Amino acid sequence: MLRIAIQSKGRLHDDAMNLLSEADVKIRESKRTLLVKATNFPVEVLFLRDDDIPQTVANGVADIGIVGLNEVEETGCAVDIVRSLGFGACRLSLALPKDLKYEGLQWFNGKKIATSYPAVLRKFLSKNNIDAKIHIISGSVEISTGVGIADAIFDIVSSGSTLVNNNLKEVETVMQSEAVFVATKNLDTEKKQILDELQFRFDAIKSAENKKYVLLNAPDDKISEIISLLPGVKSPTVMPLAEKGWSSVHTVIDEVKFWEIIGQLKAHGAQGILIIDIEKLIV
Ligand SMILES: Nc1ncnc2c1ncn2[C@@H]1O[C@H](COP(=O)(O)OP(=O)(O)OP(=O)(O)O)[C@@H](O)[C@H]1O
Ligand SMILES: O=P(O)(O)OC[C@H]1O[C@H](OP(=O)(O)OP(=O)(O)O)[C@H](O)[C@@H]1O
Ligand SMILES: [Mg+2]
Repeated sequence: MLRIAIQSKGRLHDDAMNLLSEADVKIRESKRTLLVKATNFPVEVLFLRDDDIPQTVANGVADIGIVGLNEVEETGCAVDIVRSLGFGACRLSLALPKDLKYEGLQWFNGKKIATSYPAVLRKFLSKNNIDAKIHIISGSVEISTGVGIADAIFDIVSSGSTLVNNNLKEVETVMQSEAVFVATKNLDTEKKQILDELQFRFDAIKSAENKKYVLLNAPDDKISEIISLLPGVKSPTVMPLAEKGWSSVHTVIDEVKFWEIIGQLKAHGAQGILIIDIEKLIV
């Protein structure tokens, strides 16, 4: 049984649960149960606050975890980063009241900065020889300058709208982050096999992203032109239709590529074009 730590609620919860569900790992969530076994796969999910995930994986209470890279950096826990998961993209940035003049990092000397990520900030300041005071606050960081708690803030930025709404401007980006899969060091062979199986499924989901299954009918004398426009996983499938002189062509194609060539396909006589989502693709 492989134990996976996932954020109990918050920004990464839904995407993490969706990832497991797309990999056909069935978890019956219930608000009050914090450890849930999958019904069809040797995995159990431990629901935690995101701050606690790196440590729980590092000490082996959970075997793997889904957490923001920013939390891994902040906690400094010794875990293996297995892969990026393609969601929870954000950055950790310094910001200050928008009307203040800013001419570079020296501005922060002697200033007070509010943050929930003191370790990442401390490391950045010391690397740049800036002597600033850090005020630790666990949430609503962006309000700090407005209410006189601090001169500047260091927090997560994604769209930037929280900064704008609080009259702040981003002046330095310190790190980029996204959700990652972390694993305890020296996972035993049996658990490693379960993790490999999960990764195989994630790869199949990833390979299918932005790909479409295309079916179309075309006159036989235009088939070679049409298949020259269409790549396939290996090569397109061509099958005769009941109506003589016509064939059906099936292939897998990048969604973007499809929109580029649709005009040419039609110009070559393609008809009845069907585009179908692909759930998983094993190449
Ligand atoms: N606006 C955002 N856009 C994208 N990703 C984000 C955003 N805000 C946070 N994240 C990512 O999601 C993680 C969890 O964010 P969230 O705001 O849910 O944390 P939290 O309030 O500390 O939650 P918890 O209650 O679990 O401690 C962050 O550490 C970061 O990696
Ligand atoms: O740049 P934006 O797109 O506005 O996102 C940034 C905000 O998102 C996060 O907070 P969240 O909304 O998760 O709430 P929280 O502070 O309660 O965790 C983060 O702490 C910022 O405040
Ligand atoms: Mg947290």
